[in-house]
Amino acid sequence: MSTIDSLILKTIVDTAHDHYFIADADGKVRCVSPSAAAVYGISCEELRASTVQRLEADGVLNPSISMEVIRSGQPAQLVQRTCTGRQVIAQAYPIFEEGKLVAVVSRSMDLTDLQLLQQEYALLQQRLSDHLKRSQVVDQEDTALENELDNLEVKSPLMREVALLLRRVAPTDANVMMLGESGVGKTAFAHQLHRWSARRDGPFVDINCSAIPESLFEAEMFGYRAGAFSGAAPGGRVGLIEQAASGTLFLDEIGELPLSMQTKLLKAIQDGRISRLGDSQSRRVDFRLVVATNQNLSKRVEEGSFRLDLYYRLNVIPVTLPPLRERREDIPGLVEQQLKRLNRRYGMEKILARSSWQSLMSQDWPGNVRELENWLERAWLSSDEIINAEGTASPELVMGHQEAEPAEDRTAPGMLSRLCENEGLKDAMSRTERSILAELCMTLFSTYAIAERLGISQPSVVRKLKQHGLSITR
Ligand SMILES: Nc1ncnc2c1ncn2[C@@H]1O[C@H](COP(=O)(O)OP(=O)(O)OP(=O)(O)O)[C@@H](O)[C@H]1O
Repeated sequence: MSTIDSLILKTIVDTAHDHYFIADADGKVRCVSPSAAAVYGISCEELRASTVQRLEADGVLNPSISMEVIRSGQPAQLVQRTCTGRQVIAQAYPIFEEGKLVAVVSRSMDLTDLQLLQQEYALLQQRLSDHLKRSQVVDQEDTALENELDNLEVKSPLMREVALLLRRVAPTDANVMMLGESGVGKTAFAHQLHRWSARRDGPFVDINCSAIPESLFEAEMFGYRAGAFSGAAPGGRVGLIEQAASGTLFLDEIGELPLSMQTKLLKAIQDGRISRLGDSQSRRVDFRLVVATNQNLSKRVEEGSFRLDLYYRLNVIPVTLPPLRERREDIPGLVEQQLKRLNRRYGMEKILARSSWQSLMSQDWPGNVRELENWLERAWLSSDEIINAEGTASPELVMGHQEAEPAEDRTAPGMLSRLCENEGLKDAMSRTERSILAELCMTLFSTYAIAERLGISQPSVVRKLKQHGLSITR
């Protein structure tokens, strides 16, 4: 290696936020970051004079990830507990020369502070919830909550807890991760968190990570300088992250964030700075990050498609919104609210048939609040003054009434003849789905409008359009 290469390498290792640890293929420590001493509890000189085998035997590296890579020849990732009581995530990569292992580069990040913060937070959450259960503060806070949430329904104890927690954490700038099935209200409550925070006068920038193609992601999120690439807007562009300055950046469907963007986002969170594409200067951006997902992100981490270190950064305050079927007490308020909205929008006073309530209350609503709202809109549009759940059922409601009707009665004549020759049910359904989507692509302006019309989530629409090779044409 030339002198200049060594100097570059030394500068990277000495100044990196993570701790670097480079060992030869036989385990001899070649180079360590100065910050590693505090984490591993022995001086850099002692580390450099040792081998990973010895350090593991002495309990300094517990276990040694470099040893793991030397043994397997494969990259590895693990959580280490160091003898100073700290916990670090370590990742290590083998370096080969002409097929022979020559060195192992490992990088570790100290998780201890983050974990302490999380533990402290979990404790505070627990204490708060115990306190609320016991004391009269419950009544006072609840009443205040009612006045503050004029368009969000939180009758059920489960949702009241969620709302109280969000109100508590709103003034802090901690990252919040909203979890829950599609349509439970993650976006609506992320917005409420923003309204409760000191950033309420700043922007709330809502980005659906699954809706931006990977090739455009960097330019959209980070912006670009004029002339950064062919086709770039002449004046350059301010990215979505910068647009969230002084406000809240809400990243929906965070599990869909491409790996390359995960690395960039992590850096932006750590440094509080971003660089526009084609710009050598970085700029400070002050935003509060709230993310949402309906996926099991820890599973994605295990599978290697989501960065563990980013997961820890984002998951500082996890808030889980329960599905509607676990908080049926919210259904009447949600129905009344939506009914009022529809009556106002269409200028007519329709009411719900009394007999419909039982049916509405007993459905499982797999699409949650969004599905309930869409069902009511369809029912409103297809009914006279009195809306009847029986007459205008959603697919789920039809299921609910199946036992009462013989199946043959509901089978439209000639349906079989609509199947193409040798076509199975799956293909027929896919063909029907495609025709419906193709028609909507010609009549509606956005994937959000299609999602709204079909009562499914917008990311599902994006996925389905991609799958059928369709795009919006209006
Ligand atoms: N508690 C609530 N009170 C009133 N409206 C609600 C409530 N929860 C959700 N909604 C409404 O339900 C619809 C779906 O909510 P939202 O988009 O926030 O769900 P989501 O969990 O973000 O869905 P997805 O995962 O598909 O992005 C929105 O119209 C929202 O305003």
